[in-house]
Amino acid sequence: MADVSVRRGRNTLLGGVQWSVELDERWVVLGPNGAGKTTLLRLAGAEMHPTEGTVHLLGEQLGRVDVFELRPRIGLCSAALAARVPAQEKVVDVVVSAGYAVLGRWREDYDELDTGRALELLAALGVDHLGDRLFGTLSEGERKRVLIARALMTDPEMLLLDEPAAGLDLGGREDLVARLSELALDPDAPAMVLVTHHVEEIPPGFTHALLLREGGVVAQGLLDEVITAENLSATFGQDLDLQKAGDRFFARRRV
Ligand SMILES: Nc1ncnc2c1ncn2[C@@H]1O[C@H](COP(=O)(O)OP(=O)(O)OP(=O)(O)O)[C@@H](O)[C@H]1O
Repeated sequence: MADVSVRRGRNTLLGGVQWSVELDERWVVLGPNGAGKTTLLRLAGAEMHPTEGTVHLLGEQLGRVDVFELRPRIGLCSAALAARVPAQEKVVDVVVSAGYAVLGRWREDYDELDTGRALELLAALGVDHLGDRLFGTLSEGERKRVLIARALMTDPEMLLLDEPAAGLDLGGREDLVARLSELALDPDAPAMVLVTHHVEEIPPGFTHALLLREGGVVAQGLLDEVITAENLSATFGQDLDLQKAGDRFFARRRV
């Protein structure tokens, strides 16, 4: 992204963003509510265009490429997408149908190869036993994992995860963080961008961070250089204390 701004009326959702993600990098985007994280991810997912500046995705420039050709190369997992999955959809079909860029199993013929791959991905995320269940009957944590499997189904070159741990209990969060860590450490995995509000949710193996506040970048670069008490305090507008235990981060208000 070069000099990227997104404006709606008088609101600047993002301003003057310079950012690049290489294919072997795993980025976490951190910031408070309303900072512009989802807007940034929607640009990265070819779901919207910038008001100013240019966005290049996987070698193509937004505005000069057919986004319908670009989107299958990008795996996206977000609450907005989760809300569009029909509750009556069978879990394995939620994953398989990603290959056809459709939601809901209509009349497409999926071959056995696709079903096999979907089950493999569900297994990698620990939810293959749910393949025959209806999506609407799953818990929040199970849904998140199914949607990550779905996002991986097309073998994307870039994986975008918008708050994948939101709404999960402690065990569910820890389990998801461990699975995302495995994915992050896999050299064959796609480039990854994960949006979160919490440093505790940064999976080991993530390499870079971008901190956003009120549509502007506070800091970006190598994870350990960016995730500091000083940068977090500036991002969240509070005096925060940061601790690192092993390869995990923990933050709280300084007392
Ligand atoms: N169409 C719009 N018109 C005006 N303002 C908008 C529009 N869409 C989003 N915004 C505002 O832009 C800001 C950034 O929104 P965005 O969803 O990107 O934030 P976020 O960092 O993902 O927030 P959260 O953590 O709460 O999900 C918010 O203040 C939001 O209210």
